[in-house]
Amino acid sequence: MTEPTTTLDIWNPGWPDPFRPTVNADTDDEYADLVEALREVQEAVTRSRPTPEVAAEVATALRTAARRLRTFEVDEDTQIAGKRWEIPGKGHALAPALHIDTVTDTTVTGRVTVGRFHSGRYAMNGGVTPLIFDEILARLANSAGRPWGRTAYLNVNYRAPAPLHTELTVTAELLGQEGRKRFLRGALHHGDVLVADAEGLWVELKPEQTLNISKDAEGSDR
Ligand SMILES: CCCCCCCCCCCCCC(=O)SCCNC(=O)CCNC(=O)[C@H](O)C(C)(C)COP(=O)(O)OP(=O)(O)OC[C@H]1O[C@@H](n2cnc3c(N)ncnc32)[C@H](O)[C@@H]1OP(=O)(O)O
Repeated sequence: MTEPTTTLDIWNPGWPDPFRPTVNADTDDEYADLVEALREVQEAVTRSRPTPEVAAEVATALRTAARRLRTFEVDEDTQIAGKRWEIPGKGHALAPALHIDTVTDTTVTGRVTVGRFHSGRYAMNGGVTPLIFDEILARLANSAGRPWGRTAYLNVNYRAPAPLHTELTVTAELLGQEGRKRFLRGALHHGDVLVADAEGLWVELKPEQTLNISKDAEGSDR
C-alpha cells in the first residue's frame, strides 16, 4: 500500500535558524548525553582490539541498546538526530562535533577536534573534511533568513594533514549571491597552518522544489 507523501514546506518561516540563538548554548540533556555516549562507543571500538569473547559481549550489549531505542522509532521528520542545531554535532554522531563560536549574516567561526574514529592514518580521513565544510557552509548558506538552498557542488583542497586530538579552527564566509546561487568559501586551520579550504555553491530551491519525502520511496527510510 502506498503511504501518503509528506511535503516539507521549504519556505516555512517557523523553521529554526540554523545558528541563532544557539551560539555557545550550554545544552546538557539526556538526548545530548546519549549521542555523546554513542561518540564514545565509536571512538572506543575504533581504538580497541578486543578478544573474540569481549567483541561478542559488547555486540550483544549494543544490539540490546538498539532494540530498546527501536521501541521509540519515529519517522525522519520527527526524529531528533541532525536537528538539534544548538548542540555541537546537531545530535548526530556521523560528523565530528562542530562548536560554533561566532556568527554574522555572512561569516561563521568554529572549532572541531577529531579522534581516531575519524582518522585516515594518523590524520583526519579525507572524507571527513567535506562533512565539516558541508555542515558549516550549508548552515551559513541557509541562515540569516535566506530561503533553503541545496549544495550544488563542494570542492575541497587538502593543503596539509589535519592532526588528530587537536583543536582545529573552521571559518566560513558567504562570498556573494547571484540570483538563486550562493557562493561560499571555508577554511580549516591548525594554528597558522592552512589544513584545507573549500568553495561551494548552494542553489536556492524553487517553490516546486519543496522537499518531497515519499515514505515508501526506495531507500528513503532505511
Ligand atoms: C527542523 C530543522 C529541519 C532540518 C531539515 C533540513 C531540510 C532542508 C532541506 C533543504 C536543504 C537540503 C540540502 C541538501 O539536500 S544538500 C544534499 C546534497 N545536495 C543535493 O542533494 C542537491 C542535488 N541537486 C539538486 O537538487 C539540484 O541540482 C539543485 C537544486 C542544486 C539545482 O537544480 P535547479 O534545477 O534548481 O537549478 P538549475 O539547473 O536551474 O540551476 C540554477 C543555477 O545554478 C547553476 N548550477 C546548478 N548546479 C550547478 C553545479 N553543480 N555547478 C555549477 N553551477 C550549477 C546553474 O548553472 C544555474 O546557473 P545560472 O544559469 O542561473 O547562472
